[in-house]
Amino acid sequence: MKITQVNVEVFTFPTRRSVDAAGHAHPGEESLAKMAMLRIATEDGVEGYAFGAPELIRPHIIDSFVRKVLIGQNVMDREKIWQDLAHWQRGSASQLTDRALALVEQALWDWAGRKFKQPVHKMIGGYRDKVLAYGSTMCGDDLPGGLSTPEEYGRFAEQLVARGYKAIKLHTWMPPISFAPDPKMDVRACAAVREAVGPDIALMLDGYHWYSRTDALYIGRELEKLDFAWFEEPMMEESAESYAWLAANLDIPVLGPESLGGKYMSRASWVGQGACDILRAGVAGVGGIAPCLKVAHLAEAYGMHCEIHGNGAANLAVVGAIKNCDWYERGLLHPFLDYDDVPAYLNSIVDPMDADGYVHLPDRPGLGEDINFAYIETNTVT
Ligand SMILES: O=C(O)[C@H](O)[C@@H](O)[C@@H](O)C(=O)NO
Ligand SMILES: [Mg+2]
Repeated sequence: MKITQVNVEVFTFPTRRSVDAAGHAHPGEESLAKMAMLRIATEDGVEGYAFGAPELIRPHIIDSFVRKVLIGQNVMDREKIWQDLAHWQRGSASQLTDRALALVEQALWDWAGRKFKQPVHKMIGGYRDKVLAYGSTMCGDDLPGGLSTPEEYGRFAEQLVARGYKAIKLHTWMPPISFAPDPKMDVRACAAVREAVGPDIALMLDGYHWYSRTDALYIGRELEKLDFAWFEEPMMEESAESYAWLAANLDIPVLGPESLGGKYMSRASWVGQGACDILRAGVAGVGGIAPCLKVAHLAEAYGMHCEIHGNGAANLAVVGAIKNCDWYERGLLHPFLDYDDVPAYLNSIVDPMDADGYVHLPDRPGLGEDINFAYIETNTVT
């Protein structure tokens, strides 16, 4: 079955999520954001879709790389298409990103699910039909009543437990917040949350990503006293040696890498160097669903868990398809925002959570997004 069309529709939708100078999400005034829907069609008229930032799949990327590789190819040859695109990355002067590869590959999987009327998570593995979520907070802020003090983290944690969450991951304060980074403030927020939720809720910290080894060691040892489940990305992930040193000096599991490039190869290096106790990969960060599965299967071969980075249909599909992860990252969450609000371009969210803290894998064909095509058509800008 040959691919005949690759198109991108950019549309606007209202949001109250804003992004700070460092790229971290926070609540903000309502604004119009842009989203791109990648649409891959075959000669029989079946289509697959993926959503992402417009700049990732801007015309230059689609015209210079994606269409040249995909048009005329067998839509079922996902691995060959992915390998061809990945080999074009080096010559793209860093323009063809892993995130762009991930969007193309997700749309190919969505096509397959829609064509064969199967949810992708069943096509790529089929391990579970529900998974416990952890509430992943937004980074700390300076918004009164938001996440501006350790006590406010504690109060929000109480709300999350009442909502049904059985685990909470804190993202603490980072620049441009005036007092950040501050290891002692990070620890105070973690202590306030542990105090608020009691001993039976799993807690994790994902704080400032540029701490020194000694700052990270201090925080890690404090997290051990608070019985935290894992310590995530406290230092630059380019230094596997620093993580190997930290993991060797701490009892709390060190988890990563999240933001490091290198797809499944860098993750293999981290395992080989003992740089982490729990591996990490997200569909966007490693170039797609299949690359993410490769990381999860690598981890499994070493008796390790692989906790999947990020929310959304593709990451949820991977979580549904593998045994060696405990959680689905549901977020990012903030007291001023309701995560369950449905974005205008969808009819429902892909990851509703029940009162017991479980997200149920979607049984819709494809990735499972419940797309409001009429809204997208009406609000398409390019
Ligand atoms: O902006 C970021 O760094 C990411 O969105 C991050 O906050 C979040 O996705 C994460 O680190 N999860 O583990
Ligand atoms: Mg993280």
